[in-house]
Amino acid sequence: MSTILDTKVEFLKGIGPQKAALLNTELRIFTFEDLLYYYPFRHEDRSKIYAIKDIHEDLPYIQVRGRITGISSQGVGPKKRLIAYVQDDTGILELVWFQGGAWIEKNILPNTIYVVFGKPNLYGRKLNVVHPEMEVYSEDKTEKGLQPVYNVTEKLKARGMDSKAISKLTEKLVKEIASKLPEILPAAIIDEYKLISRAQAMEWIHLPPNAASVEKAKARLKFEELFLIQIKLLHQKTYRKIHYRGFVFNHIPTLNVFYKEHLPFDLTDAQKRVVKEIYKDVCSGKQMNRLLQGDVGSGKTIVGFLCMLMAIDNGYQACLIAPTEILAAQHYEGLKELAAKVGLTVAKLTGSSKKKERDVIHRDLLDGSLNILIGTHAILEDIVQFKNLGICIIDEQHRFGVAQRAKLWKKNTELPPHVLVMTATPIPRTLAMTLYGDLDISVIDQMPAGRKPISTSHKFDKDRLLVFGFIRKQILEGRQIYIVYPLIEENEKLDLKDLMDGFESINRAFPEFPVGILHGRMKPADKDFEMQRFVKGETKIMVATTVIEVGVNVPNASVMVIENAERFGLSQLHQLRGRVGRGADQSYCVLMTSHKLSANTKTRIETMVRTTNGFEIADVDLKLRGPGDLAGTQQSGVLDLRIADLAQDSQTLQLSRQSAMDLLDSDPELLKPENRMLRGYMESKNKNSKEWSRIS
Ligand SMILES: Nc1ncnc2c1ncn2[C@@H]1O[C@H](COP(=O)(O)OP(=O)(O)OP(=O)(O)O)[C@@H](O)[C@H]1O
Repeated sequence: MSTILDTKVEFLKGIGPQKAALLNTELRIFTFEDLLYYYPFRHEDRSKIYAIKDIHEDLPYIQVRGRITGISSQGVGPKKRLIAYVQDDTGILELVWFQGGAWIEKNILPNTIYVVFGKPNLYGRKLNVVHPEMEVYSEDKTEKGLQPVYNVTEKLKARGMDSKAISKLTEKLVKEIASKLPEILPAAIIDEYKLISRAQAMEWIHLPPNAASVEKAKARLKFEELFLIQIKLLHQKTYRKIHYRGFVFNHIPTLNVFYKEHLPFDLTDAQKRVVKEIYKDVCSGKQMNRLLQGDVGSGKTIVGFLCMLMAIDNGYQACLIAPTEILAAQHYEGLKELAAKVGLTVAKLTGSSKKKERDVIHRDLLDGSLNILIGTHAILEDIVQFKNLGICIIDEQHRFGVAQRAKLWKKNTELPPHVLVMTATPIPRTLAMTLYGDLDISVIDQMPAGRKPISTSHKFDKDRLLVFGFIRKQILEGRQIYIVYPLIEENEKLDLKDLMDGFESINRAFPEFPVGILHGRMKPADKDFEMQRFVKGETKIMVATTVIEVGVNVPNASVMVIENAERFGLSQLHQLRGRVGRGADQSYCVLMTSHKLSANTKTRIETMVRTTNGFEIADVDLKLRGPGDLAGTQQSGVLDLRIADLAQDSQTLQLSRQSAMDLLDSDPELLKPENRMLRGYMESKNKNSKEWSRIS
């Protein structure tokens, strides 16, 4: 059933097809609903007039009333700019236009009183306002109150569709339809959380009478946004649980033998707990979709192996998909050894596997003689068919999209395999809830016994000799060293040169030790070769880029030097640091930076020095960068939030999740009369998904 909200935006008075096309392409606004949900990103208080003497650069925006005392054009060519001066009783303020100056010059009236609005900047030692909004002052005009400010693109601005124009459109729309907006949240929830109605919130976010109303509107709309996401994810999860059966692996003789006789160490309590959680899942008759989160080095691999045994013990095969060839190779080496102890077969399949090897793998997979396949995304190719894939373990969810997951499900005709996603990226709780609300989550929150926390220090480039001395001492004590350089795609060439220069200078500084090098541009076979030399201890120092970021496991490596540490994000620094401290020796991480550090960089470096707790680090990262930048979240789509902010609104997220859970507990299909509107809304938003379409 379509409603007034589905009306195409061009039918709003004042828009028409051309503007509508622009709104479509620039802001993805197609319907009345899209426009209504296109919220202002802030509100400006336009009732306040500042005295020019009180203005300083830290104010986000100012409004002054004064006379234009002079206009002049300065500079030539691209540096040409127009300067005007506005004066009130307390001082003079400079106004600047870089482009469009000619138009202003013609239209601005000297000696006239204007109301000027904009952001103050400090230029040299003088304050100015660049490209201010100008309006001739008139006494009969009432002062404006709070003004919504909308994000618009340069293209829209160039066509006259600036924030003000959008504001006029939303005002019209709100006046026309807000009162007709049906409520979608159940009344009990509105009461419990003291929310205002949807109609009221829409009116106040776009046309706020005062600051308090903006806050109320935001509270309601944030809650609604997060609540609807949670309802969707949780409903999906229950739907899957009810409708997707899974293999039952309740027979575990090999696992028991391995556990009693071959386990190389005692599992930590956290590992044991997680194995039990997974075992419960695979005995339940439902398909498992579980996320296994564990900080770097917490021992996820062995847990993954035990899960593979559960499948194999029941006559099924297992596979593990790693994000890179190096990691696939490493998992292969490690797991091959473990599997051999209980007589199981393991093969490795990556993009660089030879045709002959592939043919053998394809054959052995199909006839069931191969128990475990380890590899990269090459495993997903259609040609790779299993006899009966029971479980798939995915290392590092972040490089693994929804489409790939779907491919995996198609590997079986009978039932989908159980899926265990392992990630070392510490995802803050709030984010995990939003991103993975449809997965069950297990956490290994304990490090193996005997690990010493990595000691981290910050050094400036001038301390390099000192750092070199320390490296030498560590190597002489039998340890190995990583030296990591940033390699960021945009200026890959320059970075590569940095890395090569670094490699040379390390070779010069340490002529007595063999040094290896590893970077993403090398051929997989060369990478593998270099990595193996380091694993075997033949090279003492590994100069590398972030290709070693995830998963590389060389317990004898005890020092990690990170060059240009200011260029890495916090989570990335944490991942890198996790490459050391994997054995019983004391390990060290040295963050090298130049002298000048921004406030943000300082916080990152200080956080790294202060703590090794991945979750604490992830929280700081979330606050510093916002969720959009956290590894992998870009592709997820879940984070296309319009108004809520996961870094700031974690409490609202928790409340909304709890109330979504309670609601679905009491009415899983939202069929009670009081939840009908919500059900209707979910159906209309998920027209193509089976889960909401069974009941009309
Ligand atoms: N319970 C344990 N006791 C002692 N050592 C352990 C234990 N569990 C794992 N280890 C060892 O700790 C090291 C790290 O384990 P693993 O490689 O599984 O970590 P991880 O969680 O996969 O970390 P990353 O995400 O960084 O790869 C390995 O050398 C592994 O053998």
